[in-house]
Amino acid sequence: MSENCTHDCSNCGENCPSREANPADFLEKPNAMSHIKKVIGVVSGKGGVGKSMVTSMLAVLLNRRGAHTAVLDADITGPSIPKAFGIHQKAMGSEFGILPARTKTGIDIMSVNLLLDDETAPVVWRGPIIANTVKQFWTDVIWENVDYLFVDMPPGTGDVPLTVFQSIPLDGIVIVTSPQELVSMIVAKAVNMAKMMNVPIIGIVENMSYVKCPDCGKEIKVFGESHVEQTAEQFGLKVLGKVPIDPEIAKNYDAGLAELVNVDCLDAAADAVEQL
Ligand SMILES: Nc1ncnc2c1ncn2[C@@H]1O[C@H](COP(=O)(O)OP(=O)(O)OP(=O)(O)O)[C@@H](O)[C@H]1O
Repeated sequence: MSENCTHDCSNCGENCPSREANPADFLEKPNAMSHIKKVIGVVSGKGGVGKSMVTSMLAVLLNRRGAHTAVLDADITGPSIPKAFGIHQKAMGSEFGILPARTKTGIDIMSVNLLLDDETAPVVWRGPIIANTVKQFWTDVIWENVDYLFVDMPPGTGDVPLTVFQSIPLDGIVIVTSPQELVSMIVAKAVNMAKMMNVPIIGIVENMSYVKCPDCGKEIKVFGESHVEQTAEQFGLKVLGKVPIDPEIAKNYDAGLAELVNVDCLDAAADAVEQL
């Protein structure tokens, strides 16, 4: 226990016995009108590795397979999910709770950008306020008949992601890395956090693994050889997929057309989520 313990674990990253005893104590109840079958967190050790892209594509892939999917954008300071789906309208509310926005193919979305007057305004809030906003996306939003709710977690393994881990009952997490990351260390942090919270790890997705030469089809390892297999083995995890750097992904995703992106390379990751 920290010398400065305030007995409020929701704002503390220390791994002390009182936290380990009851990780479930901090779980929040969803809105009374929500029905969610599985909740999957998507985490990364640092920003910019494509966590939001992988989150969106898993929701798209399972939606294409006939499931009702949803995305809770818990990346409050870097909310990119609405833009990926071309959503610019504001969230609506009723006396029973907040209604998520729905994409063209029927994926439900909640993000801080659906609440801000100006979606380009920076979110310069302190950690506890950010964490409370994420909690409200769980407690106040009506997630109606959702088969898979994907939570685009805040990047890193600090205070805010920890609170999200504690408040939302995740059925499993997918870890997203890129080859240039210090994969082993980053994965170790995510694995330890998941263990602390008793959340199963579904596996690892490596994004930006290689570029395919458009002329000869050769795979060029821009960031050097991948070490994701060794890292996965070290922690007893599965590699769920390797996503290439693909200008088509960037073009469609950044233009709000995530639902048109072709990512067969994530099929095994979608299978693993279905088998949860
Ligand atoms: N495999 C890929 N090929 C091409 N572009 C990609 C790929 N993956 C991600 N990108 C692009 O990289 C940018 C960052 O992706 P994304 O927003 O998913 O990262 P992130 O890890 O969620 O970042 P942050 O943590 O800052 O929110 C986006 O513009 C996206 O289109």
